[in-house]
Amino acid sequence: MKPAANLTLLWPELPYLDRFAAAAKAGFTAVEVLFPYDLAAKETLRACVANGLQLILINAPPPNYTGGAQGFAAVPEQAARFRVDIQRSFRYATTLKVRYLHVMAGNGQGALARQTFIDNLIWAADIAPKGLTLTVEPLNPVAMPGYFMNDYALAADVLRAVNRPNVGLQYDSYHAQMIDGDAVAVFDQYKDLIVHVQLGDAPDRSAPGTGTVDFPALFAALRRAGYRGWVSGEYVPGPRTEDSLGWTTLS
Ligand SMILES: O=C(O)C(=O)[C@H](O)CO
Ligand SMILES: [Mg+2]
Repeated sequence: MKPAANLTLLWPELPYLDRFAAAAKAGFTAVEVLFPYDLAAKETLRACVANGLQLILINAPPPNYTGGAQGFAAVPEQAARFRVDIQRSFRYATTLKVRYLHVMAGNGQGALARQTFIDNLIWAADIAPKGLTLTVEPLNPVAMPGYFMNDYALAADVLRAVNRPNVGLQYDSYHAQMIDGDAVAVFDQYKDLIVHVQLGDAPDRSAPGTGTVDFPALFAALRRAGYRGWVSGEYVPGPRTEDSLGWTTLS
């Protein structure tokens, strides 16, 4: 297992570009940034290269969702916009040599939202740059009220319908615990679909070990499954991010 740091959440006290050096100093070789679109891609690339870091994941489509839309891949009225904006994400992903692109569904429910999400994912998967895997991540309804992709069974259903080798499941222990009450059981049930793992505790998305998720059992499940991918800390770290990194030694 390979630890990574989500720089949208970790080191919140530092300006964005300074977080890369902090992550490298803490021993990370890989990082995630949810929405890098406020800056030209080459600025983020420069920060990665200068600190010997690989950027493994970004979200799509732009713009930055802070205070705005939480994606729109499942929103029928936005289908045309999705097809334009996802290509901007692809350009960022290519420049930044990103491995995973989380395609955010946006708000909605029902059969039309499901079909729109599936159609958009198929369309995007078929034109995605080589080496890039698109991901679908269930986000819990307490954190994201009204968000379409809010359940692992729904994610499995969508992935079955999409049926593309470059589209997979993004598992997040915080969301899994909030959605199903047992993050370890969720991992075990959906492990064959999971291509990327993020860690946070529940119910407050705090650092691993400060809430209700059984992390020793989760790491045992990851090992049992032979999971070889990245395990990324995506949580609200508390006063000092460096004090929240004990989980990296579990992996
Ligand atoms: O909220 C999360 O857990 C995520 O990973 C998403 O990418 C939200 O941006
Ligand atoms: Mg997540």
